[in-house]
Amino acid sequence: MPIQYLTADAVRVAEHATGDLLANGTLMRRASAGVARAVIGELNRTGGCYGRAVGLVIGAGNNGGDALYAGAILARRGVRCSAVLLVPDRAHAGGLAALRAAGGRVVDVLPVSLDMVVDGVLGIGGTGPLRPAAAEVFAQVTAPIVAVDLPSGIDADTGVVNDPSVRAAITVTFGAYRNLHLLAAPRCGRIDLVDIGLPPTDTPDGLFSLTDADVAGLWPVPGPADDKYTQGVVGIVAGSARYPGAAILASGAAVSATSGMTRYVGSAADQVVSHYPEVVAANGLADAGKVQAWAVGPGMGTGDEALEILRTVLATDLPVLVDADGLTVLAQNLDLVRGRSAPTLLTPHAGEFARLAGTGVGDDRLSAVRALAAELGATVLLKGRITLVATPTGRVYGNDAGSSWAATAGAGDVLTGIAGSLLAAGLEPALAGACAARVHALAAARAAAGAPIGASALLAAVRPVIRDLRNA
Ligand SMILES: NC(=O)C1=CN([C@@H]2O[C@H](COP(=O)(O)OP(=O)(O)OC[C@H]3O[C@@H](n4cnc5c(N)ncnc54)[C@H](OP(=O)(O)O)[C@@H]3O)[C@@H](O)[C@H]2O)[C@@H](O)CC1
Ligand SMILES: [K+]
Repeated sequence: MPIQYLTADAVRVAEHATGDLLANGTLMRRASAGVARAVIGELNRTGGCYGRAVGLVIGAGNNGGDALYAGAILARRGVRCSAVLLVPDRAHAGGLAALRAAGGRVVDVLPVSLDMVVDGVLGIGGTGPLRPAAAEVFAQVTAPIVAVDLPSGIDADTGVVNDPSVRAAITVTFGAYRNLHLLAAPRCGRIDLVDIGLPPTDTPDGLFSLTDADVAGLWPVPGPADDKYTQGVVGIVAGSARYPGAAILASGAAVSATSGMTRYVGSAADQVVSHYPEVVAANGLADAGKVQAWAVGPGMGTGDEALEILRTVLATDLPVLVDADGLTVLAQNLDLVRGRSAPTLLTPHAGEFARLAGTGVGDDRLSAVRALAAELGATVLLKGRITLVATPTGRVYGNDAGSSWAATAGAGDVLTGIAGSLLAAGLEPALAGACAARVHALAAARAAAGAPIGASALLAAVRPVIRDLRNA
């Protein structure tokens, strides 16, 4: 099942649906127990709890309440807890009383030597960067930080990392992940999801990520009745005789990602076939033969010929993926895609996105990609460390690559080949994009294993990654 990420409003709705559990403080007690568990786990891993020193940074709302109750649990374990109250008259009264009763103390300045710090400044009620008082406290912190709900200063809904904001080693969240846990994953560290008894939320047009098991289950493999045609034939239009690399990488990726057949159309036909003899190549669309999806664009040029090819494939009722040069051409001819009813997947990086949208992506990548998908009536995959794939109705799949090894020339061509072959196999564009992004990211990390790679190495790791996912 895909993992769902909620907006702050959706979290509040779910909290309110628990009725008494919210009103009588049960939710907060469960939340704070989860925070304490994370801190205790770390302290035990590094020598035990008794006599260790933990700082609590407390804001004006319930996020601070969670941290104060967690501090009370820690203090009862023999942890020396010191709390800085950023807004003393608005600190959570019950939490503060509990901390004091357990032996925790309130201080003006955190002790210099601390084993851990709990960030209870802002949760889903926060907006904007840390205010100066909080920023001053965190500027002195060198110990690992456990963030309550989210690292303060990061926007819960958009994941925008304001400056200044907290960088957490561990983030403990409650009942459901929030958007930022995916969108700003690198700032959250390890994320612990604590069950506090929230009801499930169903927002089809929300933010999701696929699990590895989802990807494995969706990946097309030949069944007993399949032949080379029935699994979906993908047609790759890419590269040129002068610049054959994109053609070779995209075609090779399509060959690696699914069984069945890959066709290639373009002037690099000879080079593609010399690398991948199994590819059926033609020089022009007219001779291409039948396909179930087209993947068009990498290295194809941006001239009249490219426009004509794009016009022809987008006029079919087949699924079409457009990437790279294809997107540059498309940006001048958006009507080619606006009127399409067949599945369409556009895979821009930030620069190509700006050409399509007429304006830069900006900090709020989630809203930007949703808006472009809605405007064009096409699925849009925005590349990046966190790849976002938005449908026209606003459902978004995000994939955190976990590393940036895929930021290498030609890697996009490999993604095109993988996603194109999944489209041909019948996956809807958003799932084709999301599954391709996951395998692409895993292949980059596997190929790199700590050292730089080129796109050929990434491509070579695609099959082993698919095999591992399917065998897991
Ligand atoms: N409801 C429940 O029982 C449960 C809630 N839970 C927990 O509560 C958290 C949500 O609590 P919350 O709604 O009280 O808001 P919270 O995030 O603590 O912010 C507090 C105040 O800070 C202020 N502020 C805003 N921006 C600011 C900034 N940049 N710098 C400084 N201050 C800023 C702003 O007030 P302002 O100063 O603007 O008037 C705002 O009202 C949630 O994330 C989870 O941890 C869980 O325990 C589960 C049960
Ligand atoms: K926090």
